[in-house]
Amino acid sequence: MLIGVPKEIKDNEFRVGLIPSSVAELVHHGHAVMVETHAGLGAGLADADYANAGAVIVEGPDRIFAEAEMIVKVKEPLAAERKKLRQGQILFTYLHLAPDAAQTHDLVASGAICIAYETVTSHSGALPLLTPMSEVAGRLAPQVGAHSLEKAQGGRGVLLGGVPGVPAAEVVILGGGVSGTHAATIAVGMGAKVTVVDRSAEALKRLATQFGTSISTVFSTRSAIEELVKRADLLIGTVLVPGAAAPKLVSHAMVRTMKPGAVIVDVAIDQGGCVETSKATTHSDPTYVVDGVVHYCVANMPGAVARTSTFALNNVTLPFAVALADKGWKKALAEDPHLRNGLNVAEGQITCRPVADAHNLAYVTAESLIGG
Ligand SMILES: NC(=O)C1=CN([C@@H]2O[C@H](COP(=O)(O)OP(=O)(O)OC[C@H]3O[C@@H](n4cnc5c(N)ncnc54)[C@H](O)[C@@H]3O)[C@@H](O)[C@H]2O)C=CC1
Ligand SMILES: CC(=O)C(=O)O
Ligand SMILES: [Mg+2]
Repeated sequence: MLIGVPKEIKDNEFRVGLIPSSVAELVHHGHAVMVETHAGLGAGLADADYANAGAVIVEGPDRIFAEAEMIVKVKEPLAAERKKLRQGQILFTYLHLAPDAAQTHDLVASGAICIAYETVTSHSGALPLLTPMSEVAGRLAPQVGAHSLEKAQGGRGVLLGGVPGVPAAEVVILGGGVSGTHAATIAVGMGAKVTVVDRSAEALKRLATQFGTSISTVFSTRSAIEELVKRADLLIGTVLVPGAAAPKLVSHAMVRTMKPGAVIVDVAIDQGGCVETSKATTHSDPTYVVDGVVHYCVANMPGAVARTSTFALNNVTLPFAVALADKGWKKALAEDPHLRNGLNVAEGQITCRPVADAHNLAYVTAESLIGG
């Protein structure tokens, strides 16, 4: 198979779909790989590293989209990239379609085979291709939150860990899954007073076992969230209903009750965000203020630590990329129900129910398209 790796074009996105060792693995399997000039430069990966791994380096994205049978990316295709997708071409990347009607319509119209990293599953029910980036974003959240709490950034001038004689900041984390757990690890390490909210009794039990008395765990109800939001210096949103738009757990009215200069880091923004006042921002302009509350809603947080993130992402995506290249999408998906769960759009049809429901569009099973 001919595989193409374009350079990411989203604002300050320095990750890249394949690292040179992944290219070498695909070449070893008999495939050809085209990589756009400077695609890996932001992650410290030079064109020469790719050439040594067996890739053909190509100027610009056009030839890659025109010729490759499978495009391997990191972020969802932007409008300019979507125009270049072709009928039957495989697109393997993050998509986050539920909150993104324009992208959903364009992918349906393209006729491409669109497999989303974030809905591929594992035997344990986890989301193995989302996990490493949720770990990264979770660990970044207290870091960017602490920075945003600084006075010069519009924050209330509170140090996360406090100092002897002055209390630590209150950090409230909505969602105690992968991202929430990693956010708690760093916030506790920085000395904050941490509360994690989840609706899953299992998640709360796991958090209590992991953190003991160094955090509080709270079952997710509207009234509990109302109380915690009022108290929070830093509110971190990490809830997820796989494939679906994030539930709006924090209303605009609740945001109005927050302390002036408090900070919201809505990690769940790539699924639309779990705070009513959240709207996606970029690394170049990451924050805005609503009712005195600083909002940080960057939808590609891991792009800030592109090298760590690119390697972590390739560790989990490579086996699936190899399976797709070796077998073709129909056979690879027929043989692996977990990869099949990644299929969101194919041949003009939506094959992910939460995405179809979010946009009031028709849903067909992946099985009906692959003949499984
Ligand atoms: N902004 C960014 O750059 C990035 C964003 N993300 C996003 O972060 C979000 C979280 O991802 P993960 O931690 O991997 O998900 P996860 O599935 O591990 O955890 C989500 C948690 O939310 C909980 N939850 C769902 N509904 C809830 C409710 N109503 N009340 C309380 N808890 C609720 C679930 O029980 C689960 O424990 C996703 O939207 C993901 O796409 C991930 C990486 C980067
Ligand atoms: C998961 C995601 O959206 C990201 O890593 O950018
Ligand atoms: Mg701003």
